[in-house]
Amino acid sequence: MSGTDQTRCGVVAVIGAPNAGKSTLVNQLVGQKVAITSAKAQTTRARLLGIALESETQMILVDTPGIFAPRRRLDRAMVSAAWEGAVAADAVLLVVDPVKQRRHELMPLLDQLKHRSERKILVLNKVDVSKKEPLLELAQELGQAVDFAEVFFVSALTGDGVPELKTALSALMPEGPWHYPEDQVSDASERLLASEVTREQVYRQLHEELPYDAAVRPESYEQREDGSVEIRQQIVIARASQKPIVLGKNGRRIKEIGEAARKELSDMLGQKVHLFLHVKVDENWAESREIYEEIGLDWVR
Ligand SMILES: Nc1nc2c(ncn2[C@@H]2O[C@H](COP(=O)(O)OP(=O)(O)OP(=O)(O)O)[C@@H](O)[C@H]2O)c(=O)[nH]1
Repeated sequence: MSGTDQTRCGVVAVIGAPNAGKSTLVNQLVGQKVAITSAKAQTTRARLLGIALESETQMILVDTPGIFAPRRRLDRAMVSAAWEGAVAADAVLLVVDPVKQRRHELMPLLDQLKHRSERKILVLNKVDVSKKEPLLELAQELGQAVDFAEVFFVSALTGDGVPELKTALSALMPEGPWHYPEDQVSDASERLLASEVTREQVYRQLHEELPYDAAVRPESYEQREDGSVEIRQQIVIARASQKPIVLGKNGRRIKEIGEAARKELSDMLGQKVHLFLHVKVDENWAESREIYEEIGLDWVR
């Protein structure tokens, strides 16, 4: 099925402070891993779409980067991408971590939400690790600031409460034909997804030593005749002094990063993966338009 008169289709913008659990929630709604999750804040650099289906309804989920005070060009691009996602939405989901609320980042979002015309839904996430009473108080407080159409208490991690949220969301979508074929869960190219997987490993394995100045660029992505795929990527760092960190002793670190990413990619793609990683030093990468476009961001001034 791909769109008749009874179908519905709409865009859902997912916003929230960094680490609120947006990517995890998108994955739950879609039912498989499409966006990258990480324990470290602000890692969702590229804007990935997840597509969730609920009977006759297709929901295009815009998984936005964490929003924070923009200083550098890269940060401004992320903020712009985040809000761009919310421009044409049929619903906006505000995801809040009730324990680590990050109020300095949450409050500006609430202020902006007040002036938006979309239906707004408040999602208090991580109920598996929060107490009930403060949750209700928080829902009430946030509800006084913004006119939320509904409030949901969920755990994106365990999936608790997510089916109810999904049903409510689908009812908010306008009637119309589906934008994507039924079997398509993400329109992010596999190349880009593959780079995201590696980038997640870079952060996961080096988060203590390496600041945010690293990107993973897709170099090539080729299907081999034997049914496997050959992927080449560049890990771009800003300073030569970071190179030994990424490589590790005798190249051990980059080998581990590559091995973990390769395994995950192989699971995701359902085929054997040959992954080749190179480290490149580019002091100005955060100012490079080419790299921006490759990692799925718009160039902003
Ligand atoms: N206990 C618990 N942890 C969760 C839940 N949802 C997400 N997390 C964890 O919270 C952390 C952040 O989750 P993400 O989904 O990456 O958060 P995000 O909002 O996309 O983060 P940014 O990319 O920084 O904007 C990860 O370690 C998740 O495993 C939940 O319902 N319960």
